[in-house]
Amino acid sequence: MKSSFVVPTDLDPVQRHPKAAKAGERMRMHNPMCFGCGEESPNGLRLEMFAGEEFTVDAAMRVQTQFEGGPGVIHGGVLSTAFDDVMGMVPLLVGPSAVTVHLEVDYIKPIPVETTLQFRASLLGRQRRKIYTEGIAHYGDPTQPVAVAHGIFVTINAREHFADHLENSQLSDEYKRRLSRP
Ligand SMILES: CCCCCCCC/C=C\CCCCCCCC(=O)SCCNC(=O)CCNC(=O)[C@H](O)C(C)(C)COP(=O)(O)OP(=O)(O)OC[C@H]1O[C@@H](n2cnc3c(N)ncnc32)[C@H](O)[C@@H]1OP(=O)(O)O
Repeated sequence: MKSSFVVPTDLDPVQRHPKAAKAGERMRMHNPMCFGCGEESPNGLRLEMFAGEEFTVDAAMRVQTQFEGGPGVIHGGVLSTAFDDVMGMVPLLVGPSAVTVHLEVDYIKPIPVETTLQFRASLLGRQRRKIYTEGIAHYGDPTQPVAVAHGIFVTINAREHFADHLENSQLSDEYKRRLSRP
């Protein structure tokens, strides 16, 4: 399927989920082995996510030297991974887990390694299972972004969606234990 990013005009109303993290609170990891935000991922990006006001998520990422793409600057694919993960937390403010179906990134300025990049992801709207998000990367002033991303996430039943793949997880035993609970 080839799609482009167009936020529909006939959006559904959204409310913050009663169990969602409050503004300023750290958001729970969806998976400790996640390459983007997992604390147990051995070579991951180690993004730290915080819920913001309304439907926003803030995150910070140290641009490690191993993230280099062009000489001295971040690899574009690493940056898109970070956007994917930060924007992927926005659905959790609204309700169920969701996975990426569409992601696009505009790269505005080169981003040197050994800097700390800030991210802010925002909800643009929801229509049925589709959640439209925007992400910006900046050095502290969100009005001066160095990259901007747009993503569509589709809500899933996480148990069903991942059922056939849990065996491959580095935490497969833990997930099998969880699945065996009623
Ligand atoms: C004890 C076990 C529990 C485990 C607990 C774990 C908790 C973890 C929780 C959460 C994890 C979050 C992880 C975040 C990490 C960062 C995010 C990623 O990197 S995710 C990885 C990359 N993404 C994928 O692998 C998706 C692959 N795609 C799919 O699997 C399917 O496409 C799926 C399930 C998303 C949708 O398939 P359908 O058959 O259910 O539904 P259909 O009807 O095709 O789509 C639903 C709606 O979405 C639109 N849609 C689908 N694809 C689209 C696209 N590319 N662009 C625009 N719209 C699209 C469709 O047009 C439809 O819209 P209309 O409701 O009819 O209006």
